[in-house]
Amino acid sequence: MSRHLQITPSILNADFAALGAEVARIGSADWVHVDVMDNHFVPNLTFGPTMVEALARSTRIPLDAHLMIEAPDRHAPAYVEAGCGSVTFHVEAAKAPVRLAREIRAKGARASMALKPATPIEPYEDMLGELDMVLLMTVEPGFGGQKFLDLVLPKIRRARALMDKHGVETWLQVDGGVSLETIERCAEAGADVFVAGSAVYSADDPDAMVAALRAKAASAATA
Ligand SMILES: O=C(CO)[C@@H](O)[C@H](O)COP(=O)(O)O
Ligand SMILES: [Fe+2]
Repeated sequence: MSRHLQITPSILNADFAALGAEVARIGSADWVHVDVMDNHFVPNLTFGPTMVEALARSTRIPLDAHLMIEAPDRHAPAYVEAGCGSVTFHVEAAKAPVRLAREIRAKGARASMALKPATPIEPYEDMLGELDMVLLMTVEPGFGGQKFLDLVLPKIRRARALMDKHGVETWLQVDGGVSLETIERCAEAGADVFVAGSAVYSADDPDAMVAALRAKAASAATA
């Protein structure tokens, strides 16, 4: 099955004092990945809906919010209202994931659910139809610049197989340590949406890196 591959740079390693300009450096990105951290679900703190709303106003690229927060049931809707086109909550934090996914969709965004590296996908097989995307973390959430965890590759394959079995259109995103070294492994395993933070923002030309990542993923997906 041919998949539409998308590159979503994370701004976590961009210059927070100049976010509008930083996003302008990745004009060919499909989405801008915004990592929201609350210092409770993960030991790091970034920004909230006010900042995200300002960023949404500054770019035509849609925002892909990744909420690493303790109470997504309460706070996720604010990120739809802030202008995000996709909102991802962590299943380890959500109290009622089906209700939350339905609420995000009803408010007009794509609903997505994230799993930490050690969280299995199988218990959520029956709710894949409620989700526009599943995010599989390929590092422990909290920080950019970590080493890709190869141990997640079998889960990417299993998630793709479940999606094919159920015939759902759910996208499969990988996040953490994705680079020119690792993106082919992810694409071969069945991922179709690739978050890359440090790989993009440590490059001299971030937009050229987006293109290079896209080309590598495409060649691996068709191999
Ligand atoms: O959600 C996270 C980290 O928790 C990610 O979005 C990373 O921030 C991506 O950065 P790299 O691992 O690509 O540097
Ligand atoms: Fe992320």
